[in-house]
Amino acid sequence: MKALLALEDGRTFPCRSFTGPGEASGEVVFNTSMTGYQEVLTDPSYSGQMVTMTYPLVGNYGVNPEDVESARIQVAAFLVKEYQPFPSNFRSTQSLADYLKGQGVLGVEGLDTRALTRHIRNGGAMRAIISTTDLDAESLIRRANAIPSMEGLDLARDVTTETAYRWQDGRPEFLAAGEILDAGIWRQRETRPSVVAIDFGLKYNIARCLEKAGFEVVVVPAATEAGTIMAMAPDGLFLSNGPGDPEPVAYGIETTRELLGRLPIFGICLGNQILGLALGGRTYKLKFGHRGANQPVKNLATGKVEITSQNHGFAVDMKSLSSDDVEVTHINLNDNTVEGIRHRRLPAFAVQYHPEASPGPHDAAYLFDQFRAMMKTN
Ligand SMILES: NC(=O)CC[C@H](N)C(=O)O
Repeated sequence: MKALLALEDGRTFPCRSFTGPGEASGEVVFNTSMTGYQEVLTDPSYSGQMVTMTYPLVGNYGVNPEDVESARIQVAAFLVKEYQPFPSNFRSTQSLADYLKGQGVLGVEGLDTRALTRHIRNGGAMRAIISTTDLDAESLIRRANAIPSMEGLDLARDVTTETAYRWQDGRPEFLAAGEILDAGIWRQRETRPSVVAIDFGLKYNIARCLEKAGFEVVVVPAATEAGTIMAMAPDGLFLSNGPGDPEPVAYGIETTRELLGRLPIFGICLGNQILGLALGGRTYKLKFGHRGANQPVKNLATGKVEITSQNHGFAVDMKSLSSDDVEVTHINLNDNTVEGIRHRRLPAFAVQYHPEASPGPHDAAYLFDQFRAMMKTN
């Protein structure tokens, strides 16, 4: 079935739907991972975005019920060069087409993903619309220009959990209203340090990694206030990844500001940006962002280079932070942007990239142990 992608700057790309009729809109971004499409599809940080994979063949290993990063597909649409309709893998339980169709998400193939990626690299991430029903280029371009820009949008509010849950044995166990304040909320206090994770769009693998690193984890909605978190009396606070612009997440920034110095804090991606903002800094939008599983990052303390998984379109502006208080710990070797920060005196650090991988290399898994070590000395 014919489809047409139109970008806000007037460029169009013909393609074909492999999931039936549909229409979607959002910011179009590219991901350079060679595998891991199911993790990409279900990562809540992609909410509001249409994702294209630079790897040319997608779908060949199908999908399975385990490789999910949240309860549903989060991308607005999925754009590939060639869709492989006959998956072959011992873990596969479904084809990618059926998976997308089952959740009403448009997938297209036959798209010149190389040209699209080069276009975004030159012109920046863009608003776009894709349709099988409206194939009129002019109409689509006009409509693409009417989509709200990602800047200024608080999307964390849309993807955060409605109710708190305990992360145990690799799965969420939802709590009853008010249960987070029960005295017995921490069941393993004797053996495991307790962490409250604020869910701005948390990837499951972060919860899996925290559990594996020895923490007991309770995940709370994004708007949970500092007073509630202090009343839960955890040993530490985790700030999750999430979609959209960090600056409008004012409630999360305020909570973090209030808890700075009172609890050891670790943040990932949106969590890194929220920590930067809570420390008085600013964030800005990158031209086309970093998305993929092969981003080189230098750890400035050790001099070691990590190959990292990334998915972000915004970054912390170091010029906006006082170097007396905040230190850059990691930089991206492709463009020298900030990939990690820490407070010089208070127990708080964060990274812009994804140590939980999923998909991607595990070079940065040490950060979960670093969080644990920070709690011990605190
Ligand atoms: N993965 C994330 O947490 C992304 C953070 C933020 N939405 C950005 O695009 O920069």
